[in-house]
Amino acid sequence: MAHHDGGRAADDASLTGALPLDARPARGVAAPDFHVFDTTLRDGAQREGISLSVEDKLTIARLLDEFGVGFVEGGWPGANPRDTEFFRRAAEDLTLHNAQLVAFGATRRPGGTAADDLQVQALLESGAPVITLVAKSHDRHVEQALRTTLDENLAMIRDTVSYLREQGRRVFLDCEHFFDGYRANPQYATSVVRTAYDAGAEVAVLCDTNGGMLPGQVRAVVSTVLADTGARLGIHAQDDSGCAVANTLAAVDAGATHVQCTANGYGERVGNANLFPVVAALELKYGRNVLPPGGLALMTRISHAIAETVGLAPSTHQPYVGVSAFAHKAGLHASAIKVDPDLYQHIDPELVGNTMRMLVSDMAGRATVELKARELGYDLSGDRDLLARLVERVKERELRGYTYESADASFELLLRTEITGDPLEFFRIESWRTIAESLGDGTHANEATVRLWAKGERILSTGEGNGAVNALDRALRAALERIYPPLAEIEMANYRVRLLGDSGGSGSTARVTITLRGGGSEWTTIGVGSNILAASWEALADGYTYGLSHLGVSPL
Ligand SMILES: CC(=O)SCCNC(=O)CCNC(=O)[C@H](O)C(C)(C)COP(=O)(O)OP(=O)(O)OC[C@H]1O[C@@H](n2cnc3c(N)ncnc32)[C@H](O)[C@@H]1OP(=O)(O)O
Ligand SMILES: CC(=O)C(=O)O
Repeated sequence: MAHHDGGRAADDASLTGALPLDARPARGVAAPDFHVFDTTLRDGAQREGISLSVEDKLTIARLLDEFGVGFVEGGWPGANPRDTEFFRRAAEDLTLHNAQLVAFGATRRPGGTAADDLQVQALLESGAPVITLVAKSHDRHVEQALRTTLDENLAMIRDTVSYLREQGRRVFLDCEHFFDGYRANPQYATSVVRTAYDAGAEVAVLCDTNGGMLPGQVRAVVSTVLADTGARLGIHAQDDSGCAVANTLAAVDAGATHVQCTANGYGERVGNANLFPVVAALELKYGRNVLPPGGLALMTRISHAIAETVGLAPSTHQPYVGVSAFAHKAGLHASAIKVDPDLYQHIDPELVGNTMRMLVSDMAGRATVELKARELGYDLSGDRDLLARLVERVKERELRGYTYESADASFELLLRTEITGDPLEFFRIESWRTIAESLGDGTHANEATVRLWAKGERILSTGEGNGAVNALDRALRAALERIYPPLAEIEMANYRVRLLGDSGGSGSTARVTITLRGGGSEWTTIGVGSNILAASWEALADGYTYGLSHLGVSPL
């Protein structure tokens, strides 16, 4: 793997002597390797709502390394105690097998020297073998934000890059606001790249810092700068125009060989180029081996694990890795997928560790139901009448408010009823009722009574709860647990209610979905009713029925 060779070369040299200047590819000659550079721990952490502990950062660094990126930018040592501590802990506890650890920081301050700049010293003290420096490349930013001259900015870049190189570090230069700067003053923006490259920076990374560029613009600028400087170029794209992934790939088309991305696209404002679609495109569509063997198949798990670590729910609709990325709802799609999944999928989901799913809804046809049944372990192929009946049942129930796409367990019960002609029954309900009482002191009491038949016995049970649904659940469980002891293993993982708004306001039809777990798995059921209690009862009854059958209990 090319970039891993580069990584090893630097590993050997690392703190004691990074790639010598003459070991870089000659100017104008295509670099032999390709860098996948991750900045989740630096730019990703700049997203509103993300606050990573040192432990979180170490966990994410290990996940990114397992995935196989070539570089993990860990943060800005010296900017805050947490990032400084991260690099200290990384030196002690972080063993990376594929990646090089990168420290991020700015060039020296105007008017000083790199050797005397505290912030530059903090970069060295981080111990990171690779350093990314951010530098201004837009003349207006130099004059207005940095409040210095254009020449002094070039001197800051030259001094800082060459000083860090002399200290044995590999150096990449992030040219901040490069594309806007290039539009305003192409000579100056290009001189930033030349200065950095001549001083020993390995890569000049062209940054679309404000994220407003479009792919055609990025492609044109990268091609021109590459031709004019012969420098090795990278791309860092923010996603403000929704084009960060496309802009990253456009830069690669134009000759960039270093891509800076973040896991799940986390980053400042709306985010950065998402690492996962960029890497998947490079591997699967460009045919470049940018990951170690096996890395791509870990992608879905790594994406979700990083989301969990940062405390955000994994995005269900994220390309390649979202749970909906290969979920098919339309009947016509399913009928073609039945013949060949490639007809409606751009890749085989298993290549990225994801799976195909069929969604049963009122947009389903016979093929959808047949494929869903197969997914659940039932072979209905050839039984056109049964499939047609099931489609009709689903459509009729969806019209009444049911939605089976996430309620696989209720769909399976419906399927079994259609196949056998009888519903699966562990109990038969005689009646249930709830009482909600306001106690006058601001507190409330909720009580439920359930009367049912199970194994020939009539059972009356009561339950109390913090709400009417909770009381009903407790009463039902109390009735069933004595007859079916394995039910004690089942617990509720999630309860969601939605009013469908059909009659406006609180009189609307209610839809309840319940997720239960037990015996090492989870299942979701649905109930629809004229009120929340009726809908909850149906979802609960389905949930315990499915659960008992899943735990191998025989009915009635
Ligand atoms: C485009 C990007 O996302 S780059 C990454 C940005 N990330 C961050 O800013 C997060 C971490 N930042 C921080 O913790 C703080 O801003 C620090 C520690 C870096 C600096 O804090 P402070 O010293 O209090 O300065 P402050 O944040 O107000 O301003 C930044 C200073 O850096 C200077 N600066 C900005 N870019 C550069 C550069 N490329 N090279 C040198 N100096 C720079 C600014 O001119 C300003 O200087 P001033 O103090 O003389 O006005
Ligand atoms: C460096 C960086 O994060 C940017 O220019 O957006």
